[in-house]
Amino acid sequence: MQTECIFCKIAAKQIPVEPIYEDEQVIAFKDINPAAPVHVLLIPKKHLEHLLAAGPEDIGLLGHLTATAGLLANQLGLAEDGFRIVVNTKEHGGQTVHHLHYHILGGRLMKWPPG
Ligand SMILES: CCNS(=O)(=O)OC[C@H]1O[C@@H](n2cnc3c(N)ncnc32)[C@H](O)[C@@H]1O
Repeated sequence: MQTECIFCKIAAKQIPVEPIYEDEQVIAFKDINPAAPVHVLLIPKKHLEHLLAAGPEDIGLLGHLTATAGLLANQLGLAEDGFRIVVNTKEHGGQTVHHLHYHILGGRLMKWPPG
């Protein structure tokens, strides 16, 4: 755990969030500043600064994150119309919270290319 990491604090229940899903490895919660009618964040409880910080030992975790994101999108009612999964990485990727997280966005038509 990184003591100054806001998402580590959420995973450690030091900051309250509306839990959407939780298991031993990951936790999902509503984004505080939603960019779509449905905007949920899915994070590993393990602190990984971003996707590139994941090592060979994290392949199972990354697979679990991806599979769980799909299951959550389905549970959130996004399967029929579709949804977007976003992993912003470092400055050019617009990452502002430096703890790996998957954005699950839906409930409206997503534009392309993203901004
Ligand atoms: C610009 C994208 N930057 S980001 O890809 O790094 O996404 C960070 C996301 O975390 C969200 N966020 C920050 N703090 C909290 C919090 N305490 N609870 C829930 N969501 C949070 C922001 O609204 C943002 O969408």
